[in-house]
Amino acid sequence: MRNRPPARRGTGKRVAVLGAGSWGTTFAKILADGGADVVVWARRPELAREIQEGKRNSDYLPGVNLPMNLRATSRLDLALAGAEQVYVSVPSQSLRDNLKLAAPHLHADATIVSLMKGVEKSSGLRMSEVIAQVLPIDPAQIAVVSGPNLALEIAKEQPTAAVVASDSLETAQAVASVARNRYFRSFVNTDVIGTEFGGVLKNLIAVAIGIVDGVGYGENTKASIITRGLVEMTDFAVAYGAHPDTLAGLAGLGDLIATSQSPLSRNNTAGRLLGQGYRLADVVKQMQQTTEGLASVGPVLELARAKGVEMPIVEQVRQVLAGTMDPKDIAPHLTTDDEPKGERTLDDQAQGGSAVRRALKRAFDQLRDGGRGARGDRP
Ligand SMILES: NC(=O)C1=CN([C@@H]2O[C@H](COP(=O)(O)OP(=O)(O)OC[C@H]3O[C@@H](n4cnc5c(N)ncnc54)[C@H](O)[C@@H]3O)[C@@H](O)[C@H]2O)C=CC1
Ligand SMILES: O=C(CO)COP(=O)(O)O
Repeated sequence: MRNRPPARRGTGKRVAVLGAGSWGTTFAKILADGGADVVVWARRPELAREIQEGKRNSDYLPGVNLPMNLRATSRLDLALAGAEQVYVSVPSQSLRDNLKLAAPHLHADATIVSLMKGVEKSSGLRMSEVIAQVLPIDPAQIAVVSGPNLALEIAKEQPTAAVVASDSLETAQAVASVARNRYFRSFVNTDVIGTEFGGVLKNLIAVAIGIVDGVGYGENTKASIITRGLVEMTDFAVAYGAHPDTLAGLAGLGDLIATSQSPLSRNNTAGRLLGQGYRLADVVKQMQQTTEGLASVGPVLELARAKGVEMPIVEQVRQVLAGTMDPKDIAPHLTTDDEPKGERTLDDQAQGGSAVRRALKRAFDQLRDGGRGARGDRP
């Protein structure tokens, strides 16, 4: 008699995915291939029909066959009926309205998982904060997923990894055990702020990389922007309570590398068009899919100002978007710097650097106090 293979932990769990764009559909495939019982909600009935009947999403994932066990509907009530975990992947600016529509159909104990990488323009809130504001649920029922996750590569089953973060390690583990399969590996941590901001901030640096690429600058410029961009991302996120290790992990550096170097990235592509001389309005018209970085620049700079964090690269992206800086003038440092500065944050600290010093002090304080319970990328 043959032994049956051990049952996999995520097998059979009823989950829903809201949003059938490139990431929502790809994540639904990840979950279905991991053994979950998945229903994806598409706003447009014709898209729901194509996924349900043809097992295709030809606009967003051309050439990809979706799993036979993946179901789709344009009815929110049907998608959410009995769902224990609800993964949300709509454009960030539409999250609040979509949550209000979903609220009456959500199970009270359901875990809500944000797959999005933007901030709400009107409030500056992260997606998990919008979820906490709109839905009457315990913070332990909220999780976020982020990492180097270009949808089309994953839809073709090229291996990658991501981080699942929640205030509750148990929730993060429950989500990670469902959101995994042979080509997708989920790590867990409790640093929701760092994990979420990593995804938001790398988009802005990827726009900067696209801009210099479009101008025709080479690898030195791009490497300088990636490296200094990571410092900006870390300073910003730590100022808001993130653990610095998170920004050095998959949700920070990992995603920054993937997004900055891939032509599949919409943020990188939008930047490249700007660098080639297209105006923002024309770029927005050309981008068929969600380009979160363009909407995040304003709110991120406001949040940075509120904490006294310097973000010279993001500020230059704002100026290029506004048409007040020629893309070829973008540089991996502030052109207005009078004094040479230390490169490393520790040097800055020794020299009395302000925002960076405060960011580091906060990080050290967190570490000394045992952290915020944040853990590095760990399976
Ligand atoms: N595409 C990717 O590789 C990845 C995307 N993400 C994030 O996932 C989120 C969604 O992005 P994508 O799926 O790539 O975008 P997308 O542009 O491919 O799809 C967005 C979907 O939302 C629908 N939609 C548009 N407005 C809507 C509204 N008001 N209400 C409901 N649905 C609406 C669109 O019809 C489309 O089906 C973004 O925050 C993005 O940063 C995260 C990781 C990877
Ligand atoms: O978040 C992503 C990869 O991790 C997708 O990046 P874009 O939104 O720039 O396509």
